[in-house]
Amino acid sequence: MLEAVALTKRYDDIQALDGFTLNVAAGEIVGLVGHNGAGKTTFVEMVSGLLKPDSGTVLVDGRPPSEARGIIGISPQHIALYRPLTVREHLELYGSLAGLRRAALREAVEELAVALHLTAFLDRRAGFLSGGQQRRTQAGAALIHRPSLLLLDEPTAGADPETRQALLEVVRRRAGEGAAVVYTTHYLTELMDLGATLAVAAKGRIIARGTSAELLEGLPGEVRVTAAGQELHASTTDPTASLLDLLRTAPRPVESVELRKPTLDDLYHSLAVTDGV
Ligand SMILES: Nc1ncnc2c1ncn2[C@@H]1O[C@H](COP(=O)(O)OP(=O)(O)OP(=O)(O)O)[C@@H](O)[C@H]1O
Repeated sequence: MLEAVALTKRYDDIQALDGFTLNVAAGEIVGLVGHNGAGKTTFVEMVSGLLKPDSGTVLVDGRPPSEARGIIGISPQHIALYRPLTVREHLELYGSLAGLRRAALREAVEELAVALHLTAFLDRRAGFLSGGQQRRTQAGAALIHRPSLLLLDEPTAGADPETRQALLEVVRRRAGEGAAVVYTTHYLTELMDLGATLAVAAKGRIIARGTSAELLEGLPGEVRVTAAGQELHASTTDPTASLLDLLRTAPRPVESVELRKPTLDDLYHSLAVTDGV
């Protein structure tokens, strides 16, 4: 559904994208992760047709983004709502821009309002919504026309658990119905909840692609033992052996034991080291 090959983009002395290649199949959720400034938003804007690459190609369902607008839904990183318009008016506006009319539009608004827990706020102006309600409205505007390609750029930034769960549930359902999803986030747990595959961006390109299990496999976790007021810890790929080692040498009494599995931070760190960041 999405084929992006060797994209480059330069802003004066900053190489924002530097050979960025990423394909996403129909029904697949790709979690696009990476440090601040890695090029994620630049990529998302390019796929949505807001930004032209210096070189490289983007095809959405075989067409350039400018010819595929009707099948793309985008929820930008920064909230972009019209303060005087109500939630309903936003959903109707984006739905009608995408060609939905009368009964189909009404049904789509009602269905999304329920899914995104917005029913009680449908007639409230965007300027009077809380941050989480604004996030859900913005996601609703991206989803209203059932796009085949969903671009969600940090859709849960600053969102409470209820907003997060509602959004994740809708995204999962849409992918189940065949939508290709690019989901940018700094929260690995959301991507695990979504069953997403990961694409790790650094310095304007994708440097690793796979399931979180594949990418985290072999990375060291951490074992921590607190004993007689002292803290001992070891970085390890074999937590059981390291724990036994620490317990053998630890003073008594042992007060607590903690095992930490490798996280997205460890992954960033290992990839950054490999990549020379
Ligand atoms: N309009 C612009 N003018 C100049 N530089 C820009 C512009 N937009 C982005 N950049 C630069 O391009 C690089 C990539 O930025 P981008 O916003 O794509 O990163 P990101 O991975 O989305 O980061 P974050 O996680 O912080 O959202 C950064 O160094 C950024 O400063």
